[in-house]
Amino acid sequence: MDKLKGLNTSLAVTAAVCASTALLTYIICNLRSRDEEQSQRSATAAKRASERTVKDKSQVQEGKPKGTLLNDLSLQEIYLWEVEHLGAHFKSEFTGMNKMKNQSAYSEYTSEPSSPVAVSTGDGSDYNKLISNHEVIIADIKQKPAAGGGVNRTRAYVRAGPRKHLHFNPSGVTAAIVTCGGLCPGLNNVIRELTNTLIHLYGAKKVLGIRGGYAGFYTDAWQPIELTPEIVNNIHHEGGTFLGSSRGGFDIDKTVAFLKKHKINQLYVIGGDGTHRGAFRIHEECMKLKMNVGVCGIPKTIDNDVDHIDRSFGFSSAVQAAQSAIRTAKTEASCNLPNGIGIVKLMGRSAGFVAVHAAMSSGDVDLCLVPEIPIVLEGEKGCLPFLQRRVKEQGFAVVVVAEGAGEELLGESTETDASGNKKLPAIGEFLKSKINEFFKKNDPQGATVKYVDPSYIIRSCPANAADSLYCMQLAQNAVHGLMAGYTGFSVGLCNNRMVLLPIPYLVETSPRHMDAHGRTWERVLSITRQPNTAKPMKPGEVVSYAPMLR
Ligand SMILES: Nc1ncnc2c1ncn2[C@@H]1O[C@H](COP(=O)(O)OP(=O)(O)O)[C@@H](O)[C@H]1O
Ligand SMILES: O=P(O)(O)OC[C@H]1O[C@](O)(COP(=O)(O)O)[C@@H](O)[C@@H]1O
Repeated sequence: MDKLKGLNTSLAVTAAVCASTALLTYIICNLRSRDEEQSQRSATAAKRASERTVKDKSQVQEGKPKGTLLNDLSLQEIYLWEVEHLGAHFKSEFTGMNKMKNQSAYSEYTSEPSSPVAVSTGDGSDYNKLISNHEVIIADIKQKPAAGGGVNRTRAYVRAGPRKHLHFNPSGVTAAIVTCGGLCPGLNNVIRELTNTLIHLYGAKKVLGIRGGYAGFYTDAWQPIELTPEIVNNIHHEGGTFLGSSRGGFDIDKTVAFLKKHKINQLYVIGGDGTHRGAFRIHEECMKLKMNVGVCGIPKTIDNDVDHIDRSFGFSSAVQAAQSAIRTAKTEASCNLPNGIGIVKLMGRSAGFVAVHAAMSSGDVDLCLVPEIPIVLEGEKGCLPFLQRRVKEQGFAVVVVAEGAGEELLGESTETDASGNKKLPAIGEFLKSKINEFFKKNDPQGATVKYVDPSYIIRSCPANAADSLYCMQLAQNAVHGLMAGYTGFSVGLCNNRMVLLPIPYLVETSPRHMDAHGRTWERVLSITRQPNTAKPMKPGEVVSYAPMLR
């Protein structure tokens, strides 16, 4: 019996040893095959990489870029948004070379072929890069193969920057600068950089600042100010406009008479779409009267609703300034019991870009309401029951509402301001009372609603670093454009490059709106998780994207 037991034990031991050996063998084999597979994969990857390097090298040698040629994608038609040039009507006043006056130590704007300090362009200029009149920036950088054998088309913009040849003799230039419409962070940066570029870089004769917007051309009490680099030296640290601005007021005859009287040959107009419409009328009138005057617009509005450009200056500062208002609302909402709700009203007459960008960047907003998306108060998609749910979850809620939202509830106003812009009903107060009513009806504790209206605080702040940089680029390129003889144009950033845009095209689709079916709104929904109350797309409607965030 004992023997049998011993045999059983040794059999069990042998079986266990066999099993572990088999397992070990299996593991080793598996590891080996995994190693082999891995080294095979590495070899294939290395082979592919080396083939790619060889291919890239040979393409580069042939003067082509690296990468794979897409045979199914090509850009067949490019349509240039041409900018008018004074050279088509008037003889150029200057035969010399465009030099940076503040760098040309030995010869300033003479017709000598080269300056002793010129280094980089090799053609007598002090600029590292002069932009040729044929350089363009492609507008539609997003491309896919055209369906059904069609062609891919895009528009293109004239690239901004210093030109080799100037239309105006800089020392004969008397320029005027005017700021129109609502305030916007960065106005002073633009005024300052226009003045400095005109005087330091080009050596212009005189720069006049027109006070109080378009009305300053004919209001005796607001005499123009002569701008010098000393006078404008510190203005960029302040919000608002050194020159003053106004709504309403535009008189073409008196404006042109002013230009004639002061022998102004370059006019810089800083303003939104309304201001640009006025600027183009001045340009047309000057052409009609055969006046050799260049007119340039510089797009301004915190609303960011000027079409085609990546963004308008002041928008980024406004979005940044809105953050502290949103944080204030969150603190008030979270600390005031019961059921704290903070509402922040932000500017945005017909476009909700400030509100959506402030909401997205803050990350603290539970409900964002903008003019482009109808407000639904109650029911399945209602914002009031949604707020109640959010308050139940986290104890409080933060709402951001653009001033132009809710027209469908409050009715369209028939009143207008001096510029003809619609006056807006009080959406902030309306929301506050609707929230209070709803909570009183549906929650025994009611709600504690705090309303924050930081509108003018946001609009009157100084420009942040990003906007200051942008204003500098806009002003310099505006001067380069007018000095070269372009006219009736506006400057802006398109696909992160500075371009010149013909004003009629720019204003044709301005003010622009956020696409209710685009990705910006989709991002807001993903962050707030609020119900989507956008009207459904009509059959055949195509989604377009808000240029700011694609
Ligand atoms: N179509 C137009 N033609 C000429 N001037 C205009 C036009 N629209 C607006 N303006 C003038 O432009 C200035 C600014 O207009 P406004 O609408 O207040 O601001 P924004 O230019 O920012 O849209 C005002 O002096 C206004 O009278
Ligand atoms: O009270 P004001 O000065 O008329 O300005 C209010 C409006 O100004 C804006 O900031 C836009 O101004 P602009 O169109 O002049 O750029 C809107 O958002 C707002 O409705």
